[in-house]
Amino acid sequence: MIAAIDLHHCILTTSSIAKMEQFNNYQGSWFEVMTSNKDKLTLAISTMILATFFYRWTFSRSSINGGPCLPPGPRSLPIVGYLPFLSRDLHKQFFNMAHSYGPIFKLHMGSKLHVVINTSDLAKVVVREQDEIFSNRNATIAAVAITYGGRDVVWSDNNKDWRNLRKIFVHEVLSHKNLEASRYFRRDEVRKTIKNVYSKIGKTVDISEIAFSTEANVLTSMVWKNTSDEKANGDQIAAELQIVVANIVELISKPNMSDIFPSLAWLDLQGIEGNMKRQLDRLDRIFTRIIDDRIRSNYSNKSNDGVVHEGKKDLLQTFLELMDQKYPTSINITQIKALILDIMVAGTETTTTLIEWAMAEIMQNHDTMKRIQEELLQIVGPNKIVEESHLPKLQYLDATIKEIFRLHPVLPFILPRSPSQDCVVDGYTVPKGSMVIINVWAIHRDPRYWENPLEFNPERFLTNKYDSKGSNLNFFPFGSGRRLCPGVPLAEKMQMYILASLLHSFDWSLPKGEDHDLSEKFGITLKKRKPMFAVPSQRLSDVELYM
Ligand code: HEM
Repeated sequence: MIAAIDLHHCILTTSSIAKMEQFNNYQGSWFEVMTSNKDKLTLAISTMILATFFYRWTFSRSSINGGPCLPPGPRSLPIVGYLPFLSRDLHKQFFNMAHSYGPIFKLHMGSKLHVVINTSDLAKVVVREQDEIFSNRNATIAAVAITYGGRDVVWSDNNKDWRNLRKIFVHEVLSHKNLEASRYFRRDEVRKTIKNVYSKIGKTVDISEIAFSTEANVLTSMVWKNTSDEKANGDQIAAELQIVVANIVELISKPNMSDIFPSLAWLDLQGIEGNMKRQLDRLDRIFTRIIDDRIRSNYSNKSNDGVVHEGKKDLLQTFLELMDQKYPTSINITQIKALILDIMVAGTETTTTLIEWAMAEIMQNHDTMKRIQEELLQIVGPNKIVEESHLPKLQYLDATIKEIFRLHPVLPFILPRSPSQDCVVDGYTVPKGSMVIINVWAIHRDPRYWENPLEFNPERFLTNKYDSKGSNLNFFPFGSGRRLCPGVPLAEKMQMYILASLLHSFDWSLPKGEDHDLSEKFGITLKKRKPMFAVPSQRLSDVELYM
């Protein structure tokens, strides 16, 4: 306790007392941790002070090895750095700080140096011109714990294994051929969703729950549709998987003292790493069971399993066949599990978040809702439900989704990048191993790139053709460069398919007494602060279309 008071005193006696008013959840969480783990704390403090002084000495010099100086940035406190002054909404705070410190600035969170990039021009330097150097991730401790030690695609650094897994992701998991072959899974699941919503006509529906289960069911079908115990246990497995995925997303979004003060990581003060390892145990049990079951049934009946129709394999079957190839194009069981994990986590949370924002914006903007529904009537017609073949013709809906991504990028800082060597951006040194944050939320609202940036206006995407692959760095909700999201083709299909179906088959209103609300909750994904609830009513006259 004494140590905790000392630490508090040290903070209060600085000239920054006034700024303490800005203390918030983020600060609250670290101070709570410090004061609620007294036993471990005394030991921790001495380790932390030594490590911090060493680290800060390294990075506080105006330049490294005589190169250009570090970017400008706010003054920070000993040990905790700028941590006490961080607000709950980091994306907005960094946007405002760019006005004081410029398009690139630095700050310390604990002992970790962070460099924040705020303009399209500098994002281009990082994700294009120096893409190779900036393609490490600097994974958090929670991310490493859940991904079998960073052996997946999302969190691995740029190395031979990552390049191989990424190739498999792009050419096998989400290849054009594979996506075409799996269109029936998507159709079945979206139809189930329509039926499910129809059963709730006039009642309040949780949009996030609907989007999550639709997406999760599509992904599980794509991965192991043909598991022999699928019928008996498939639903149970999918339900457990959904709980574990939700736990993982929650844990990965929590600020972790162990990341901020790596010298304390062994104490796992908040228990995040331990909890993540427990989630991994649960997941691993599910994956092991599915994989063993498939290997067994492949062995006993070679021609049957893994093949849905002739020539159509599920992903698990494809992965198992890749195991027989030679290194480096082969994969092992752990990598197969890590790939399945990536598909489930990266695919569900992101699409769910986007659909929630989309329903909130569209319901608030009546003209947009009207135009989308008119387009659907024209392209799909009043006597049919939406099919994937309609999607490329829904241009106004496509423009609306892009506008929603612009105002509410699902990953407001994309995912962190970290340089593999010291390098120079905009005349400043960005040291090897520092955490580079690209504030795509700020770039998407910058008046230099967008007219009336705060206005919701899908028309801007009808006249300006931006793609989702980050070709133009004024708009890159899926990242850009060699770490661009490889899920783009599936994400584009699913978000459009789910939204088009919800808006064509139903009219929507807010539950009685509810107001429109667009407030944000910052995290690794930028979610709606209040969950999106809405009440569906029947829109198509033929009841058969809902069965
Ligand atoms: C709304 C939907 C989605 C959004 C907004 C989104 C966004 C992103 C972003 C911003 C990144 C980091 C890119 C970078 O660092 O430049 C990323 C990476 C990734 N995404 Fe997505 N994503 C979505 C859906 C999906 C889906 C459906 C999948 C797969 C089923 C997926 C799989 C991945 C993977 C594996 C990576 C890591 C790529 C790498 O590091 O090499 N994502 N995503």
